[in-house]
Amino acid sequence: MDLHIRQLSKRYRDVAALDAVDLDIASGELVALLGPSGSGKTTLLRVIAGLLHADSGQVRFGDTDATRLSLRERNVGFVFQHYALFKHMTVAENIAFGLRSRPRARRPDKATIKRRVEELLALIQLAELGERYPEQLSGGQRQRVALARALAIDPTVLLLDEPFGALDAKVRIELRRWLRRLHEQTGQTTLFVTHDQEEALELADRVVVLREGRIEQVGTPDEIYSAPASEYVFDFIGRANALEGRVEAGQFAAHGQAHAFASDAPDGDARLYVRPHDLALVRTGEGWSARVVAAHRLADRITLELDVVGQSRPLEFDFAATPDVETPAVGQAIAVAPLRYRVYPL
Ligand SMILES: Nc1ncnc2c1ncn2[C@@H]1O[C@H](COP(=O)(O)OP(=O)(O)OP(=O)(O)O)[C@@H](O)[C@H]1O
Repeated sequence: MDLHIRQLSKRYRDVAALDAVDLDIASGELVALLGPSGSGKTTLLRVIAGLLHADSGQVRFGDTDATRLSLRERNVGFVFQHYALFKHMTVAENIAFGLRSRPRARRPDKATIKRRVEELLALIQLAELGERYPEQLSGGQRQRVALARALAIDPTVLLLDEPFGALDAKVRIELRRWLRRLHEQTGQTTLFVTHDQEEALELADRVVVLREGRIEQVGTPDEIYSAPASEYVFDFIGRANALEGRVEAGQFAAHGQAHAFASDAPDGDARLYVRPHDLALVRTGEGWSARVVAAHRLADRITLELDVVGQSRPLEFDFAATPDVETPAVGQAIAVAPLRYRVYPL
């Protein structure tokens, strides 16, 4: 079902956890809410779930105003990082829980529930494990069961709050790919909270970047990554270097550097943002003069830390270590130029 959020605000004493948030999610979309700790992700998810009431604003599911509906009436499915399964119930009983605990008039009969549980066990690829207890499962398997339990009730929307946050890095990556495939099978409208930009970019159809209770940018992963709307988003999405300088007549010149680069930012003080892998070695005079202060070679990448003339912060430069490339020596003077970059006025 489609989801519409209008002017949602929520304050905790002096903190605006949500500040007039507007967001529309189409039916079947998988949307990631991305932001640092304290940006309001969990608050937004809880307000949508009906676990928390906003001070003002509206939540709509399709044409239904859900703002005053209870959690149960909203019929949402959710999975939290530590949303423990019921320990004393088997996997199958856990999945059946939401259906079994419905009021009699809306409760499916036993055979229907059994069929639904079997379908869901197959969907989460744990068909053989229905009779196990949660403690007999790995962390990743438990979160898959939690997801099946959330899906059992055919929720209006599926709300996931860092569902893989407590798992180790390798399992997390496996599970997010699995979740993407599962989403393609179920077509369930899903809102996914994460503070991990890689997870958001890999998994989501669209990414919502939050900052201090406000939406900083909404876009496809590609738009967010290649056309960040602000310094904040650039900095938050992937590694970033910032160079201080000035724009004059369509040219950005970093402080202390002779060579300038084209920019459509207005004249005045500005910052140029460039990712470490979007830099290239160039001939002296065709880029920024710099000195190598540290060099590391890891697998097939070389990472240099550069001291750039006129800049207070070191620049990180990362490139492929092909056999014909020698790792530059510490102390060596080099010149680098940005291949892809963005300039933001100060
Ligand atoms: N019960 C509460 N009482 C007071 N302040 C709260 C409460 N819950 C959240 N906040 C504040 O509201 C803001 C948003 O919190 P929220 O938990 O939504 O952020 P988040 O982006 O989900 O962070 P995290 O990634 O750490 O979970 C924060 O400044 C937080 O300190």
